[in-house]
Order: sequence, then structure tokens, then C-alpha cells
Amino acid sequence: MRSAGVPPAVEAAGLVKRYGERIAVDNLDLTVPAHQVTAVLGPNGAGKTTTIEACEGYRRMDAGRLRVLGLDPVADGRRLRSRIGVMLQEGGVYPGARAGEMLRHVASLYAHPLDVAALGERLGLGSCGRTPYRRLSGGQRQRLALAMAVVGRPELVFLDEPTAGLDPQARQATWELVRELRNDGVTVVLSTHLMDEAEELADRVAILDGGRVIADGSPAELCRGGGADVLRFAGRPGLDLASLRAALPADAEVTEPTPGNYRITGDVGPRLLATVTAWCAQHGVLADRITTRRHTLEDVFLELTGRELRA
Ligand SMILES: Nc1ncnc2c1ncn2[C@@H]1O[C@H](COP(=O)(O)OP(=O)(O)OP(=O)(O)O)[C@@H](O)[C@H]1O
Repeated sequence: MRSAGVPPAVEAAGLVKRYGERIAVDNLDLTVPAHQVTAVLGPNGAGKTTTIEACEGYRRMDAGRLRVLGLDPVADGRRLRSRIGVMLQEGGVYPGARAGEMLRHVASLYAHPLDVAALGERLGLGSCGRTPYRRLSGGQRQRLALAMAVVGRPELVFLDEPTAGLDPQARQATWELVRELRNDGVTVVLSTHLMDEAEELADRVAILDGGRVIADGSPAELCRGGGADVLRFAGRPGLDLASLRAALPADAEVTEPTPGNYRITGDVGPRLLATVTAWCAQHGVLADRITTRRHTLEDVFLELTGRELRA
């Protein structure tokens, strides 16, 4: 594997951040492997932005140890900033500055920047190079922020909700860019509320809640650990469940929650489906309304963080 033996891009241990009485980050441990895409997920107020801003050197933690590319983001801030790219949300921008000027300015801060015109074209910013920032649409601002984060060819990029509010075309272009960054060996940390984005892009996912990492792994690992997939079918009531169970793999479970409705949990895939329909054929059962439901990252997220809205 590409990252074997390579030190992690981010190592955080026991991070704590308090705002008065409120604990925003509560003894958080996080490791971000190099050369991979790590998605940071969590409900509103989970501590994602606080943690990511600390990694960028914009926020000082009250306790804990944090190393980014082996450096202390606050003490070694200058050295670190030439090696990372940061996608800032609104703010910190002079509203009269033109989009092209801003991108060229950021590019000039790095030793080997990307071609500004090509990057702008790629992200659909070609026509708004002379447009002042305040006249850009929300989506254009978002794409400009992304361009500014990657133009310096950083080793590590932090993307804060990179596709929030983007139309489907811009979203696809952003995903494509993230995949290319990863293929070029760039480490990407992205925070997102979009579970399909995390499933699509991330090698690893860290789920935060209450200022801590409550789950961490590849999307497949998290989905496997989060609960079983489900296959349902309808048939005549009172089928011989023991016989059906005997035909299924050992980890599958079969129940009849209501008469004539059957529910099988386990590793639901083509093989299990074939086994069930074969058993039905052998027993003269016309299985009806067969549905399968794979466990998604969203299911896992909701199971771990609950369904109630956050303050
Ligand atoms: N400057 C601040 N002053 C006081 N409290 C803050 C400040 N910044 C963040 N907080 C609080 O810290 C907690 C964590 O906030 P943070 O912005 O890190 O969460 P988040 O996971 O990024 O949330 P969201 O998904 O809503 O962006 C929240 O309860 C928030 O209200």
C-alpha cells in the first residue's frame, strides 16, 4: 500500500478546546493517513471546524498534542502553511478583489503553483476572472475557495464542505479534482454533511460527536460494523424457518415479523439472494416483493449519532 511506513499527515491525541463552559473538543484522538482522502463527518456542533482549524494553525487547543506533517501548527505555522492548502469559507476576503487576482495572488505565494488559467477554466471560473468577489454567486465563491486551496500544489489539503450549495455539474467537477489530488499523492481532509460524498471519495471516515471521534474506519468497515443488510420477501405465512435458516450462511438470520412477511439479515449479496430464491423454488414458494437494502454510511451515521437535531 502506498502509505505503508509513511508517517501520518495528522496526528492528534487528547485534544481539548473549551469556549467558556462549553467543551467544543473533548479529548479527541485522530490520525489522518498520508496520501489518502479522510472525510470528517459529524452533526452540527460536533467539533469538526474547531479541529480542522487547529490543524491549519488558526486555532490553539487548550490541551493535547497535535502534529501536522510532523509540525506544530501554531509554533511552526509559517513552515506548515507553505505545505498545506486551506479552503476557507466566507470571510477574510476583500470584497472588491477580482477572482482572477485573488487566485494569482495565492499562486504567487507558492514555489510551484498550478497553471492558474487552466485551473480556473477547469472549475468553471474562466468567465469570472475579472468579477469582484462580492459579485460572485455562492457557487462561484465556493469554487474559487477550492481553487485557492489547491493552486499551490500542497501536500495536504483541508476542504471544508467543498460541495455545499454547488449544482450537480460543479459537484462532479469538484469530486473529479479531489480524486486527481489523491492520485497525485496529495492527502485530503474534507469535512462534509453529505454521506454520498464521503462514500464516493473517502478512503477513511472519522465520525465526530460531542467533540470526540466516535467511529473511524473505511466506509466499508464502518458499514459492516454498523449493522446488517436486510433482504425481505413475502410468501405464504408459516414457512419452515428452520429449513430456510439451514440453507443460509451461518451469519444470516431469518424471521417472520408479520405473517407472510420474511426478513433475512446478514451479508446481503447476489449469493444470498440466489440461495433464498432456490430454497423458495424447492419448497414451492412464490417469493413476492423481494427487496434488498444494504447498510449505508448514512444508516451508520444515524445509528451512532442519533436522530435528534443538534442545538
Ligand atoms: N468562537 C467560538 N466561540 C464559542 N463557541 C464556539 C466557537 N466556535 C465554535 N464554538 C462551539 O463549539 C462547538 C463546536 O463547533 P464547531 O464549529 O467546531 O462544530 P462543527 O462540527 O464544525 O459544526 P457544523 O457542522 O455546524 O459546522 C459548538 O458547540 C459551537 O457552538
